Amino acid sequence: MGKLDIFKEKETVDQVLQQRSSGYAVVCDDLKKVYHGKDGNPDKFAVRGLSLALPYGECLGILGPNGAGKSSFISMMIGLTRPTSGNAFVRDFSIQTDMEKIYNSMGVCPQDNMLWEMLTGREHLQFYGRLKSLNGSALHHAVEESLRSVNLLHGGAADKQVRKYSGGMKRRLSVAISLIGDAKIVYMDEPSTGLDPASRKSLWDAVKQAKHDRAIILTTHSMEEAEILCDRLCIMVDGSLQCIGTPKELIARFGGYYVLTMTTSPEFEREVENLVGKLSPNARKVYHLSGTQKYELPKQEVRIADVFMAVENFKRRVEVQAWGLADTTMEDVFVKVAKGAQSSQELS
Ligand SMILES: Nc1ncnc2c1ncn2[C@@H]1O[C@H](COP(=O)(O)OP(=O)(O)OP(=O)(O)O)[C@@H](O)[C@H]1O
Repeated sequence: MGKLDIFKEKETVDQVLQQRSSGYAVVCDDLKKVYHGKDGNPDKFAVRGLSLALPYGECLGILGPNGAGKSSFISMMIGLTRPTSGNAFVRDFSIQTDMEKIYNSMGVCPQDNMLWEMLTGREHLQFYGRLKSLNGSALHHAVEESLRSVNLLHGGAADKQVRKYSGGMKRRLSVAISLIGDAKIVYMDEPSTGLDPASRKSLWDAVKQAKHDRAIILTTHSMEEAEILCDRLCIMVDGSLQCIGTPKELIARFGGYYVLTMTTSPEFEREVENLVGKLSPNARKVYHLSGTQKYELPKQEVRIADVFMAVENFKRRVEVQAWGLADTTMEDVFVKVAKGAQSSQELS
């Protein structure tokens, strides 16, 4: 399924690697991670040859079902685990040999907050700011700016011990830590997990503002977050990249269909099937569940106006409790790519 964009990305990587100074923030070259099986268990191929090139100013989103290898990839990039083979270059420094030169320009927001319960938010940022060689007024300014950007200045939140923080406040502090000290490459593992809508929105604003002069790699299970924050997205399944491109490109490539959903009482399911069959001979039923059916209608087969007219006529004969016609969403693309990859793996 549409691996072409992956090959193009590999071509870019090969070209970039031929230059002494790539100008790219991150270049991954066939990066692999295998966890060796213990007690007779087979080896686990968590990342199977990942190649990509990430310029400054770009936020790349990595999507994938649970266990796809997203965290394993990030663990290698931040020096927590070593790649089994392949390499990656961060600002032209190799993660295999020059990790200590990378740490200074790197920020990380891990999946689980790594905070000290007894320190305040401000103390955390001061600590990490100093680690990034900030001091004096530069440190003071960076800490205040960080606290403001993630909304932790209100109501004395910055000076409360972290043990008194809500889950959302801890998450926002973790993101602020990842950005402090002008980190040029920032990794965020599911940054907005567990945040309420208002906190999520303010966190997204902070990330959007931060991405102008840095490269950000973030993993997420939220398609909304992916579309709002990321310039490009890739979908990873079972350790392999399945596709990479802007959200628009991915929707155009994998989403050449409208999604028709209709709810009637279950005895009319057949009638709905006939209606859809007449509208679009190559329509595909995605699911049906006690009277609710969902179909994909290839865009080249249908005109929206015809669908509306046909449904209006249909409603004269059959009671339709609800119906809708929608364009493909990123979520549809994700489900399609992930399912497609999983079933082709099962076949092979
Ligand atoms: N230390 C480890 N030892 C053995 N297997 C591991 C280890 N860490 C991860 N795995 C396995 O590698 C695969 C990829 O895991 P990983 O945590 O990278 O996926 P993920 O995409 O981040 O998942 P999630 O979305 O649930 O966080 C999984 O099958 C996982 O069980």
